[in-house]
Amino acid sequence: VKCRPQVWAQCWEGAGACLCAWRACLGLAAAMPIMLVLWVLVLQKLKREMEALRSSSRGLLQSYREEYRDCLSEIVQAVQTAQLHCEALLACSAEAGRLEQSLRDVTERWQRELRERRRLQDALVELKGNIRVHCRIRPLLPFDDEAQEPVSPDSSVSGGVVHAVDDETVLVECNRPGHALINKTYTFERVYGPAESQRAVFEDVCPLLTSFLDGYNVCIMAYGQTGSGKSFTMLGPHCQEEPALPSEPRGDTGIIPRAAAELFRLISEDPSRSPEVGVSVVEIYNNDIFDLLANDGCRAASGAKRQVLPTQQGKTVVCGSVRSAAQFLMLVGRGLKLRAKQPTSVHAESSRSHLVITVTLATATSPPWSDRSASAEPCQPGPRSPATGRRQSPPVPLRTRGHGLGRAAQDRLGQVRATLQLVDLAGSECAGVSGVTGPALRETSCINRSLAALSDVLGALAEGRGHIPYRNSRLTHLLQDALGGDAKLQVIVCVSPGQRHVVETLQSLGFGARARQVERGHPAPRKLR
Ligand SMILES: Nc1ncnc2c1ncn2[C@@H]1O[C@H](COP(=O)(O)OP(=O)(O)OP(=O)(O)O)[C@@H](O)[C@H]1O
Repeated sequence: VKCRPQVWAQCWEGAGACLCAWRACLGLAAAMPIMLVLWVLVLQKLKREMEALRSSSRGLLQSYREEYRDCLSEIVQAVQTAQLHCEALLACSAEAGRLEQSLRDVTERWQRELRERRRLQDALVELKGNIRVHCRIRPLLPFDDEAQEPVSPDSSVSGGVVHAVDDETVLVECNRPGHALINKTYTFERVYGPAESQRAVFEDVCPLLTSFLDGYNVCIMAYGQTGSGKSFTMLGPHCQEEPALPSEPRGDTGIIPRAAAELFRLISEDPSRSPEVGVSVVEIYNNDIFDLLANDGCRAASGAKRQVLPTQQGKTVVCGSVRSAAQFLMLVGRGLKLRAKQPTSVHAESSRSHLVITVTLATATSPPWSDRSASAEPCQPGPRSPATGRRQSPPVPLRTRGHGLGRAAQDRLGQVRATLQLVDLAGSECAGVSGVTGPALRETSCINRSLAALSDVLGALAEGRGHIPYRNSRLTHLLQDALGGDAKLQVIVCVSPGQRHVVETLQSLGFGARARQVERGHPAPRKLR
């Protein structure tokens, strides 16, 4: 009873709360259908979306299946093509094998032919004799005085007193007032008239290069009086410049540039040999030997040449290693710039020294004719050139053989060396006629003495004397192996057709005739030919 008002208040609150709950229940009951409707609507929407998704995934699946089928058919096609290609490849490789075999057969046949050609060429050279003398008559030129009406170089008639009667005969016919009548003929292996081209001259010399590559030592020299065309024959016109390769427009290049081109062409034909080619250029001036390639960097610029003096190893000269005809000619051109020249009564650009270009061929592998198998030990590199920074070939002794053998000698390294000497002799001249004095007279008398020594050596060889005076001059000493050994020696006697040179012409032709009389032993037969 005491707490009655509070109880009533609490009951009242409870009743309020129940009312509120009742009201909420009523609200909920009223909202339930709406919620149900909404729930149904949501469910329907979800169902529709799921349907749409299902149908789209079915489409996607379908398209993936189609793509997969396409890919599969493409793969099958690719595999089939690859199979076809494989078959074609197999057919190709079989064809390549057949071609390779036939290439091997052809190469073998070609090498056999090459060996046979070399054998025939050597036989031909040997048949022609180890010393061959050709004679070349140059055309009359303005400086001959007699050429009032200059004779065309294309004319077969020399217009002077020297005539090529045929391919082998020269006729000298001269009737000068107050002199005995001259009517002499000389026979040589080949006579070139004034119209004959440089090419014709080279073609007869060319087989010697094959012999050289086969390992024979070869010497080609031009002999004749001043102005008779020796330098023209050996080097070509403008012979003081670097000689041009024959492929260049000028067709009148001489033997040396043509030989350089031919030599490297022949070397490239047989890459299995790959010999090392060295070039040295020396001149004999006033009976002293000068190395025209000596190059110590500072002196080369001023164009100094070095006298070749005896050293502990003997006389040595610089031997430049070359890999192409162009490099070869560059070295020759460098040497030519230093060669002694002096105007003479005959022409303005007279060479006053004997030029000797020596080409050395060294091969590490034994060529077919070699008796001993050579070792493959490489050549020791030479010193570095201060001018070019490149390695030079080691200096080589001036006389590269010294055995009197016609074929190359094997050195201590097992290398086989053959040498080709290309010699442009200084012109013989009659001092009285040319009216020279002073140093020029000394030059002339040195030239004449060395040429006389050359003639003496040939005379002694022709007569088969026991003592051959090689040491009478530097020239004969240097050329000893070419003259007395069994190197293949080719002498080209150059003559001027002019009447005023008839005495020297007769002397040159006499020299050629004497050279022809020299008989030397044939090279020993080769073992492995
Ligand atoms: N066959 C030729 N055809 C045309 N010109 C030539 C012929 N031979 C020589 N000559 C010319 O004659 C001149 C003298 O020739 P070259 O210099 O070759 O004579 P050389 O015998 O070498 O004389 P040297 O001994 O004095 O040096 C040169 O101008 C050269 O071009």
